[in-house]
Amino acid sequence: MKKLACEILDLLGEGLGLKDPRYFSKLTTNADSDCLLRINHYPPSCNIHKLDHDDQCNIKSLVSTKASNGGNLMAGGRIGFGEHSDPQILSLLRANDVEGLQVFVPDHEGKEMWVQVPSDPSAIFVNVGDVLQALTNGRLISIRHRVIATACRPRLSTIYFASPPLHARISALPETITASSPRRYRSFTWAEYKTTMYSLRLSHSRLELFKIDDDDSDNASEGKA
Ligand SMILES: O=C(O)CCC(=O)C(=O)O
Ligand SMILES: [Fe+2]
Repeated sequence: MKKLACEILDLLGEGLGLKDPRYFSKLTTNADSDCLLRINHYPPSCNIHKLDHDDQCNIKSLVSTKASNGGNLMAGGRIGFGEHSDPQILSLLRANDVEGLQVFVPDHEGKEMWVQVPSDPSAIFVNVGDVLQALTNGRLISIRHRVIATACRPRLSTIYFASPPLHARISALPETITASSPRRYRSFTWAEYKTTMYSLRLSHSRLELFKIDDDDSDNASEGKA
């Protein structure tokens, strides 16, 4: 998983035209890096299957399209993992053949909706983390996702989180800052970000707290922040 994360990060670094295309992967291979492997188990949630066919269809369409009420929509399924963005650099997820993962994306009309990620035990789901969003000045976006358990079988997932060392300073790379896209976030250490994160609810858009006000962005783009 680590090797794959590095390969993906190096390709992203190359694609973004970084002077050092290995900048991201070096953060994760540093001896002090804070990488993490998480295993999630979601017990079966069969309530939906006790309903008749029409109700099941109604509920399934509700779960996959309705993004309101702060992500607490139960609709026969159980919130297995609340709405959040991953805080690290990159996440690589593998799961069994039980669905449940949903991502929050704009649809073709610009409205946002929850989209079900099809289950595929042979696939790896790659997610950009908040730190990569900050390092790329928002060029890469860390999307919100959640798990709603509606299946009669347990869902199992394993996620490798490629992370920087605690002391690493996270600051947008100069190649990602332009006159039309000035520095968006003040710099922070990964330790500082983790402390902030643990003081907030899982669903909090924590990176917003590090956003530079429009008034400050002129100074920031000149490196004074
Ligand atoms: O188990 C899943 O499918 C997603 C879990 C997740 O988003 C996480 O552990 O950060
Ligand atoms: Fe996640």
